[in-house]
Amino acid sequence: MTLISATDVYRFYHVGDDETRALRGVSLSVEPGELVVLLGSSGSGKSTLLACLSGLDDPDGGQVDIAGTRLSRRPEGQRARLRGEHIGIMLQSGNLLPHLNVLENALLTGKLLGRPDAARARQLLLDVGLEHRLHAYPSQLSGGETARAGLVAALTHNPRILLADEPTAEVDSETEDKVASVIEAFVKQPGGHCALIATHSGRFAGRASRVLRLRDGRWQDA
Ligand SMILES: Nc1ncnc2c1ncn2[C@@H]1O[C@H](COP(=O)(O)OP(=O)(O)OP(=O)(O)O)[C@@H](O)[C@H]1O
Repeated sequence: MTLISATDVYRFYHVGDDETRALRGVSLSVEPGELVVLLGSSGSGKSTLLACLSGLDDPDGGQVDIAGTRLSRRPEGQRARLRGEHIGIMLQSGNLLPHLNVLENALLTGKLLGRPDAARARQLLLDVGLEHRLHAYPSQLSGGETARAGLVAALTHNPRILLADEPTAEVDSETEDKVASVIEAFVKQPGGHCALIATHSGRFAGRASRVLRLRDGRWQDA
């Protein structure tokens, strides 16, 4: 089953008299086992696309389907339920609750879904190089640590779909390779999983099954 399907997605922002056409007819589909990397210069629409695919935002036109169910044009509560069921999302900020430590943040979504998995949380934190930061609070983390803790928080409940916005923005190449390996292992496990990762990193793109490039809200080669 196609896990992510977007058909002709449009998203316009209006501020005063100004209109920004952030997405202008974007279609894509992502299949189980794929690690798809989304490249594009700053402002090309990557974060807007991830927001529309996760249901955090609703497109102005077009349709988004997740694991065979339409996500777009539904009330926010229904979108949140579908997101909880199928998607792990890591945004550029705001992934961690400030009063919970790294391990507690990693376990939170699983707890809310009634299936916390402390062993998996610890293993993922070890795999991304955060084993020494389990009990640190978000305010005590560096930028790169915050991003990796946010990524683990998106992955611990083992969703079918991972959407992540620059998970390796502030890390060295050795750590970036660890993060890419965790995401590769996630998509390859049985049961049908996929990942769509926005990044500026050519090194990360080298690990992808497929690379897509956005420019001014459209696919670059469209
Ligand atoms: N809430 C908003 N209100 C108005 N304009 C917005 C809003 N969010 C994004 N935009 C604009 O939409 C366009 C696409 O932004 P987006 O954040 O999706 O780009 P991006 O490719 O993720 O950039 P970056 O790599 O810097 O994160 C930009 O021109 C941006 O200024």
